[in-house]
Amino acid sequence: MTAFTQGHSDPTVQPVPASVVQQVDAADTTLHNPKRAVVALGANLGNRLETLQGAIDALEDTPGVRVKAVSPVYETEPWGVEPGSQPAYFNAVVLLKTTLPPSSLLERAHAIEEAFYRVRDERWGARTLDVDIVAYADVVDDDPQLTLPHPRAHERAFVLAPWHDVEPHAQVPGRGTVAELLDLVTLDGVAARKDLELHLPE
Ligand SMILES: Nc1ncnc2c1ncn2[C@@H]1O[C@H](COP(=O)(O)OP(=O)(O)OP(=O)(O)O)[C@@H](O)[C@H]1O
Ligand SMILES: Nc1nc2c(c(=O)[nH]1)N=C(CO)CN2
Repeated sequence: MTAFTQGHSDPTVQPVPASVVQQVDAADTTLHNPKRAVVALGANLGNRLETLQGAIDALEDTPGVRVKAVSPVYETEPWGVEPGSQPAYFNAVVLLKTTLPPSSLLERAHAIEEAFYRVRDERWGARTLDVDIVAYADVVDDDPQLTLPHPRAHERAFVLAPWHDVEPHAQVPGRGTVAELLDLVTLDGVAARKDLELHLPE
């Protein structure tokens, strides 16, 4: 046996804090057990369709992320702002499988927004691209940095309608089924663009 493997007598070996062991274990579990995540995409500046497809391809290019389904495209009146004050949005929802933890998925979402020249000035301002994490597995968390499920998804027809198309029996954790929630919101100003299509990355 060498001096190194004598273990306990080696003064350079420090005990690993329990919190670090927990984090490593959690990361290891996620790595072997991909989670499902639901991501909403929106764009109301620039070439909206190209940008949404670019975002889908960028999600797929992310290590630890696989795009499993892409919804139809909806053209939607801007929600939460003065009518007529912004161009109409294109919205879509994608279903992912991911080994990334929620915080890393959000970082990646922000990086993709930036790659498409998203400018953050006013709340609910017009944007080239918005990438929101609508749900991550069954996680319910009120952290303002990353609230899960997304705090306004359950009242947004522009999220619920495309989500329902790709996952008709989905649940919004803590809120009910997407189908029930969709019945409670108006579909005025939310139109499927059947002439347009987003596709799964090749
Ligand atoms: N589920 C979530 N998905 C994305 N961002 C979230 C989420 N929960 C909290 N946030 C936080 O919200 C902040 C603002 O996000 P963003 O600029 O995309 O808001 P918005 O799209 O203008 O409005 P909304 O949040 O109503 O969709 C982000 O920096 C992020 O930290
Ligand atoms: N129709 C529509 N309205 C919005 C959207 C959006 O994606 N579509 N996103 C917003 C901020 O996330 C605010 N308002």
